[in-house]
Amino acid sequence: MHVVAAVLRDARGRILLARRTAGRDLAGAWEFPGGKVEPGETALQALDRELREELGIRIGPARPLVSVPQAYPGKRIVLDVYEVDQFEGTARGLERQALAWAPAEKLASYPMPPADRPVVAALTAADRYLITPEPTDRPGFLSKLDKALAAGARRIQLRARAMAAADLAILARDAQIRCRAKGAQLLLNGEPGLAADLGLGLHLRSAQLMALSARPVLAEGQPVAASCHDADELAQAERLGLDFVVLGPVRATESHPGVAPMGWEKFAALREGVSLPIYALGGMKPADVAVARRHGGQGVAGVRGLWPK
Ligand SMILES: Nc1nc2c([nH]c(=O)n2[C@H]2C[C@H](O)[C@@H](COP(=O)(O)OP(=O)(O)OP(=O)(O)O)O2)c(=O)[nH]1
Ligand SMILES: [Mg+2]
Repeated sequence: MHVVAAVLRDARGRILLARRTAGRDLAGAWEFPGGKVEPGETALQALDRELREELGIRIGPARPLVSVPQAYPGKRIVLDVYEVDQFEGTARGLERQALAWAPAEKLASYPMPPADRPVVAALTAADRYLITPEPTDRPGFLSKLDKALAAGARRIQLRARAMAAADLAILARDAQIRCRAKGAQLLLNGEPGLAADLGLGLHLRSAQLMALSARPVLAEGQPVAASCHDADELAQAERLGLDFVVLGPVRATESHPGVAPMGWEKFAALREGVSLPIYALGGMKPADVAVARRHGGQGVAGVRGLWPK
Protein backbone atom coordinates (compact mmCIF):
# COMPACT_ATOMS: atom_id res chain seq x y z
CA MET A 1 0.00 0.00 0.00
CA HIS A 2 1.44 3.33 -1.10
CA VAL A 3 0.61 6.18 1.33
CA VAL A 4 1.55 9.82 0.81
CA ALA A 5 1.76 12.42 3.58
CA ALA A 6 2.86 16.02 3.96
CA VAL A 7 5.00 18.08 6.30
CA LEU A 8 3.21 21.45 6.41
CA ARG A 9 4.57 24.36 8.44
CA ASP A 10 2.92 27.48 9.78
CA ALA A 11 4.56 30.94 9.90
CA ARG A 12 6.28 29.99 13.19
CA GLY A 13 7.74 26.82 11.69
CA ARG A 14 5.44 24.49 13.61
CA ILE A 15 4.40 21.28 11.84
CA LEU A 16 0.83 20.11 11.30
CA LEU A 17 -0.28 16.79 12.79
CA ALA A 18 -3.71 15.19 12.46
CA ARG A 19 -5.21 12.69 14.86
CA ARG A 20 -6.54 9.45 13.38
CA THR A 21 -10.24 9.17 14.16
CA ALA A 22 -11.97 6.31 15.99
CA GLY A 23 -12.88 3.16 14.10
CA ARG A 24 -9.85 3.15 11.75
CA ASP A 25 -6.55 1.33 12.13
CA LEU A 26 -4.12 3.14 14.46
CA ALA A 27 -7.01 5.20 15.84
CA GLY A 28 -5.90 7.99 18.18
CA ALA A 29 -2.36 8.14 16.74
CA TRP A 30 -1.10 11.48 15.44
CA GLU A 31 0.00 11.41 11.81
CA PHE A 32 1.18 13.62 9.00
CA PRO A 33 -1.90 14.47 6.94
CA GLY A 34 -2.33 12.36 3.81
CA GLY A 35 -3.65 9.01 2.70
CA LYS A 36 -3.59 6.18 0.20
CA VAL A 37 -2.58 6.67 -3.42
CA GLU A 38 -5.47 5.50 -5.61
CA PRO A 39 -5.05 3.52 -8.83
CA GLY A 40 -4.03 5.77 -11.73
CA GLU A 41 -2.80 8.60 -9.48
CA THR A 42 0.74 9.83 -9.09
CA ALA A 43 2.02 10.37 -5.55
CA LEU A 44 1.70 14.15 -5.86
CA GLN A 45 -1.81 13.99 -7.33
CA ALA A 46 -2.82 11.82 -4.37
CA LEU A 47 -1.21 14.24 -1.92
CA ASP A 48 -3.01 17.20 -3.49
CA ARG A 49 -6.36 15.34 -3.40
CA GLU A 50 -5.95 14.09 0.18
CA LEU A 51 -5.08 17.52 1.53
CA ARG A 52 -8.02 19.11 -0.26
CA GLU A 53 -10.38 16.44 1.12
CA GLU A 54 -9.02 16.28 4.66
CA LEU A 55 -7.85 19.88 5.27
CA GLY A 56 -9.36 22.06 2.55
CA ILE A 57 -6.02 23.40 1.35
CA ARG A 58 -4.29 23.56 -2.05
CA ILE A 59 -0.63 22.72 -1.95
CA GLY A 60 2.30 24.26 -3.85
CA PRO A 61 5.47 22.41 -4.84
CA ALA A 62 6.49 19.39 -2.73
CA ARG A 63 10.00 18.09 -2.00
CA PRO A 64 10.57 14.42 -1.08
CA LEU A 65 11.72 14.00 2.55
CA VAL A 66 11.80 10.24 3.14
CA SER A 67 9.98 7.15 1.92
CA VAL A 68 9.48 4.65 4.73
CA PRO A 69 8.68 0.99 4.06
CA GLN A 70 6.92 -0.42 7.13
CA ALA A 71 5.35 -3.78 7.94
CA TYR A 72 2.14 -3.66 10.01
CA PRO A 73 0.12 -6.67 11.18
CA GLY A 74 -1.51 -7.97 8.01
CA LYS A 75 -0.19 -5.28 5.66
CA ARG A 76 2.85 -3.51 4.33
CA ILE A 77 2.96 0.17 3.52
CA VAL A 78 5.38 2.63 2.03
CA LEU A 79 4.87 6.00 3.72
CA ASP A 80 6.09 8.55 1.21
CA VAL A 81 6.53 11.93 2.93
CA TYR A 82 6.94 15.31 1.22
CA GLU A 83 7.81 18.72 2.59
CA VAL A 84 5.37 21.32 1.30
CA ASP A 85 6.58 24.90 1.70
CA GLN A 86 3.48 26.72 0.48
CA PHE A 87 -0.23 26.09 0.54
CA GLU A 88 -3.40 28.10 -0.05
CA GLY A 89 -6.23 28.18 2.45
CA THR A 90 -6.55 27.53 6.17
CA ALA A 91 -6.10 23.92 7.31
CA ARG A 92 -9.27 22.57 8.98
CA GLY A 93 -10.17 19.07 10.17
CA LEU A 94 -12.82 18.44 7.50
CA GLU A 95 -13.17 14.80 8.51
CA ARG A 96 -13.66 15.74 12.18
CA GLN A 97 -10.04 14.86 12.93
CA ALA A 98 -8.22 16.90 15.60
CA LEU A 99 -5.31 19.00 14.35
CA ALA A 100 -2.23 20.24 16.20
CA TRP A 101 0.64 22.50 15.16
CA ALA A 102 3.72 21.06 16.88
CA PRO A 103 7.21 22.55 17.15
CA ALA A 104 9.74 20.16 15.55
CA GLU A 105 11.39 19.39 18.91
CA LYS A 106 7.99 18.32 20.35
CA LEU A 107 7.08 15.89 17.57
CA ALA A 108 8.64 12.92 19.35
CA SER A 109 6.26 13.41 22.30
CA TYR A 110 3.13 12.72 20.19
CA PRO A 111 2.06 9.05 19.98
CA MET A 112 2.48 8.20 16.28
CA PRO A 113 2.32 5.09 14.08
CA PRO A 114 5.59 3.10 13.83
CA ALA A 115 6.33 4.36 10.29
CA ASP A 116 6.43 7.95 11.56
CA ARG A 117 9.41 7.60 13.87
CA PRO A 118 11.89 7.57 10.96
CA VAL A 119 10.01 10.55 9.50
CA VAL A 120 10.39 12.59 12.70
CA ALA A 121 14.08 11.60 12.83
CA ALA A 122 14.55 12.69 9.21
CA LEU A 123 13.07 16.09 10.15
CA THR A 124 15.06 16.61 13.33
CA ALA A 125 18.35 14.64 13.36
CA ALA A 126 21.54 14.62 11.29
CA ASP A 127 21.47 12.97 7.87
CA ARG A 128 25.15 11.98 8.15
CA TYR A 129 26.79 9.96 10.91
CA LEU A 130 30.53 10.45 10.78
CA ILE A 131 32.68 7.58 12.08
CA THR A 132 36.24 8.59 12.80
CA PRO A 133 39.20 6.66 11.39
CA GLU A 134 41.51 5.13 14.01
CA PRO A 135 43.28 8.16 15.55
CA THR A 136 47.05 8.04 15.17
CA ASP A 137 48.49 11.50 15.84
CA ARG A 138 46.35 13.51 18.22
CA PRO A 139 46.81 17.07 16.83
CA GLY A 140 46.24 15.85 13.27
CA PHE A 141 43.12 13.99 14.36
CA LEU A 142 41.67 16.97 16.23
CA SER A 143 42.27 19.36 13.36
CA LYS A 144 40.41 16.98 11.01
CA LEU A 145 37.61 16.83 13.58
CA ASP A 146 37.45 20.64 13.60
CA LYS A 147 37.26 20.60 9.83
CA ALA A 148 34.43 18.06 9.88
CA LEU A 149 32.50 20.14 12.44
CA ALA A 150 33.04 23.31 10.39
CA ALA A 151 31.66 21.43 7.37
CA GLY A 152 28.47 20.63 9.33
CA ALA A 153 29.02 17.22 10.97
CA ARG A 154 26.54 17.02 13.89
CA ARG A 155 26.59 13.33 14.82
CA ILE A 156 29.99 11.73 15.28
CA GLN A 157 31.23 8.36 16.49
CA LEU A 158 34.69 8.31 18.04
CA ARG A 159 36.03 4.94 17.02
CA ALA A 160 39.44 4.21 18.51
CA ARG A 161 39.73 0.47 18.87
CA ALA A 162 43.50 0.24 19.21
CA MET A 163 44.06 3.03 21.75
CA ALA A 164 45.07 2.54 25.40
CA ALA A 165 42.23 3.41 27.82
CA ALA A 166 44.01 6.40 29.39
CA ASP A 167 44.80 7.93 25.98
CA LEU A 168 41.27 7.33 24.79
CA ALA A 169 39.84 9.18 27.81
CA ILE A 170 42.02 12.21 27.03
CA LEU A 171 41.19 12.21 23.34
CA ALA A 172 37.49 11.73 24.04
CA ARG A 173 37.46 14.80 26.30
CA ASP A 174 39.21 16.91 23.67
CA ALA A 175 36.71 15.74 21.06
CA GLN A 176 33.80 16.32 23.46
CA ILE A 177 34.74 19.98 24.00
CA ARG A 178 34.89 20.57 20.25
CA CYS A 179 31.60 18.80 19.57
CA ARG A 180 29.80 20.62 22.39
CA ALA A 181 30.89 23.98 21.04
CA LYS A 182 29.16 23.13 17.74
CA GLY A 183 26.08 21.45 19.24
CA ALA A 184 27.16 18.11 17.77
CA GLN A 185 26.50 14.71 19.35
CA LEU A 186 29.52 12.56 20.15
CA LEU A 187 29.20 8.79 20.66
CA LEU A 188 32.03 6.63 21.92
CA ASN A 189 32.49 3.27 20.21
CA GLY A 190 32.32 0.21 22.43
CA GLU A 191 33.13 1.70 25.86
CA PRO A 192 29.95 1.95 28.00
CA GLY A 193 31.80 2.77 31.25
CA LEU A 194 33.87 5.58 29.79
CA ALA A 195 30.90 6.97 27.84
CA ALA A 196 28.87 7.14 31.08
CA ASP A 197 31.75 8.69 33.05
CA LEU A 198 32.43 11.39 30.47
CA GLY A 199 28.79 12.15 29.67
CA LEU A 200 29.09 10.98 26.07
CA GLY A 201 26.79 8.94 23.85
CA LEU A 202 27.57 5.28 23.20
CA HIS A 203 27.86 3.29 19.99
CA LEU A 204 27.57 -0.48 20.56
CA ARG A 205 29.28 -3.05 18.37
CA SER A 206 26.88 -5.74 17.19
CA ALA A 207 28.32 -8.38 19.55
CA GLN A 208 27.85 -5.99 22.50
CA LEU A 209 24.31 -5.23 21.38
CA MET A 210 23.39 -8.91 21.31
CA ALA A 211 24.90 -9.54 24.77
CA LEU A 212 22.81 -6.86 26.53
CA SER A 213 19.48 -7.31 28.26
CA ALA A 214 18.79 -3.62 28.88
CA ARG A 215 19.75 -0.27 27.43
CA PRO A 216 23.05 0.94 28.97
CA VAL A 217 22.62 3.83 31.39
CA LEU A 218 24.28 7.07 30.28
CA ALA A 219 24.15 10.72 31.28
CA GLU A 220 20.73 12.33 30.73
CA GLY A 221 19.87 12.81 27.08
CA GLN A 222 22.89 10.96 25.66
CA PRO A 223 22.12 8.64 22.73
CA VAL A 224 22.79 4.91 22.46
CA ALA A 225 23.29 3.54 18.94
CA ALA A 226 24.48 0.22 17.51
CA SER A 227 25.92 -1.48 14.45
CA CYS A 228 23.51 -3.95 12.81
CA HIS A 229 23.79 -6.35 9.89
CA ASP A 230 20.57 -8.38 10.00
CA ALA A 231 16.98 -8.58 11.24
CA ASP A 232 17.89 -10.12 14.63
CA GLU A 233 20.26 -7.31 15.49
CA LEU A 234 17.73 -4.68 14.39
CA ALA A 235 15.03 -6.33 16.51
CA GLN A 236 17.36 -6.35 19.52
CA ALA A 237 18.19 -2.64 19.01
CA GLU A 238 14.49 -1.84 18.92
CA ARG A 239 13.76 -3.99 21.99
CA LEU A 240 16.46 -2.17 23.99
CA GLY A 241 15.05 1.20 22.98
CA LEU A 242 18.13 2.45 21.15
CA ASP A 243 18.04 5.85 19.48
CA PHE A 244 19.31 4.84 16.05
CA VAL A 245 21.42 2.23 14.28
CA VAL A 246 23.69 1.78 11.30
CA LEU A 247 22.95 -1.06 8.87
CA GLY A 248 25.24 -2.48 6.22
CA PRO A 249 27.33 -3.02 4.29
CA VAL A 250 25.01 -1.61 1.64
CA ARG A 251 27.84 -1.41 -0.91
CA ALA A 252 31.17 -3.22 -1.10
CA THR A 253 33.93 -1.41 0.79
CA GLU A 254 37.71 -1.43 0.75
CA SER A 255 37.75 -1.89 4.52
CA HIS A 256 35.69 -5.13 4.42
CA PRO A 257 36.65 -6.81 1.13
CA GLY A 258 35.29 -10.27 1.98
CA VAL A 259 31.81 -9.14 3.07
CA ALA A 260 28.94 -9.39 0.56
CA PRO A 261 27.06 -6.09 0.21
CA MET A 262 23.28 -6.17 0.88
CA GLY A 263 22.26 -3.51 -1.66
CA TRP A 264 19.37 -1.06 -1.29
CA GLU A 265 16.53 -3.56 -1.77
CA LYS A 266 17.70 -5.65 1.17
CA PHE A 267 18.30 -2.48 3.21
CA ALA A 268 14.69 -1.41 2.64
CA ALA A 269 13.37 -4.91 3.35
CA LEU A 270 15.21 -5.00 6.70
CA ARG A 271 14.09 -1.47 7.57
CA GLU A 272 10.45 -2.55 7.18
CA GLY A 273 10.60 -4.75 10.26
CA VAL A 274 11.51 -2.06 12.82
CA SER A 275 10.70 1.59 13.34
CA LEU A 276 14.22 2.77 14.22
CA PRO A 277 16.05 5.56 12.40
CA ILE A 278 18.69 3.72 10.30
CA TYR A 279 21.85 5.01 8.62
CA ALA A 280 23.17 3.14 5.60
CA LEU A 281 26.80 2.05 5.97
CA GLY A 282 29.31 0.73 3.45
CA GLY A 283 30.77 2.76 0.60
CA MET A 284 28.59 5.80 1.38
CA LYS A 285 29.26 9.43 0.38
CA PRO A 286 27.27 12.55 1.36
CA ALA A 287 25.61 12.50 -2.07
CA ASP A 288 24.03 9.13 -1.12
CA VAL A 289 21.73 10.71 1.50
CA ALA A 290 19.01 11.04 -1.16
CA VAL A 291 19.08 7.38 -2.20
CA ALA A 292 19.20 6.32 1.47
CA ARG A 293 16.08 8.47 2.15
CA ARG A 294 14.29 6.85 -0.79
CA HIS A 295 14.83 3.50 0.92
CA GLY A 296 13.61 4.65 4.32
CA GLY A 297 17.04 5.50 5.75
CA GLN A 298 17.95 8.40 8.02
CA GLY A 299 20.96 9.08 5.81
CA VAL A 300 24.48 7.74 5.50
CA ALA A 301 27.23 6.67 7.89
CA GLY A 302 30.86 6.16 7.07
CA VAL A 303 34.52 6.77 7.69
CA ARG A 304 36.24 7.17 4.35
CA GLY A 305 33.42 9.00 2.56
CA LEU A 306 32.71 11.51 5.37
CA TRP A 307 36.02 12.22 7.14
CA PRO A 308 37.80 15.33 5.75
CA LYS A 309 40.68 14.69 3.37
N1 LIG B 1 -1.71 9.72 6.33
C1 LIG B 1 -0.84 9.03 7.05
N2 LIG B 1 -0.94 7.67 7.16
C2 LIG B 1 -0.04 7.04 7.90
C3 LIG B 1 1.00 7.74 8.57
N3 LIG B 1 1.76 6.83 9.25
C4 LIG B 1 1.24 5.61 9.02
O1 LIG B 1 1.66 4.56 9.46
N4 LIG B 1 0.14 5.72 8.20
C5 LIG B 1 -0.66 4.59 7.78
C6 LIG B 1 -1.97 4.50 8.51
C7 LIG B 1 -2.84 3.77 7.48
O2 LIG B 1 -2.61 2.38 7.63
C8 LIG B 1 -2.28 4.23 6.15
C9 LIG B 1 -3.06 5.39 5.60
O3 LIG B 1 -4.27 4.91 5.25
P1 LIG B 1 -5.66 5.65 5.53
O4 LIG B 1 -6.69 4.59 5.56
O5 LIG B 1 -5.55 6.59 6.65
O6 LIG B 1 -5.74 6.47 4.20
P2 LIG B 1 -6.82 7.52 3.73
O7 LIG B 1 -6.50 8.86 4.27
O8 LIG B 1 -6.82 7.35 2.23
O9 LIG B 1 -8.11 7.06 4.48
P3 LIG B 1 -9.51 6.45 4.08
O10 LIG B 1 -10.05 7.37 3.05
O11 LIG B 1 -9.24 5.06 3.60
O12 LIG B 1 -10.21 6.51 5.40
O13 LIG B 1 -0.95 4.67 6.41
C10 LIG B 1 1.07 9.15 8.46
O14 LIG B 1 1.94 9.83 9.03
N5 LIG B 1 0.13 9.74 7.70
MG1 LIG C 1 -5.79 10.06 5.56
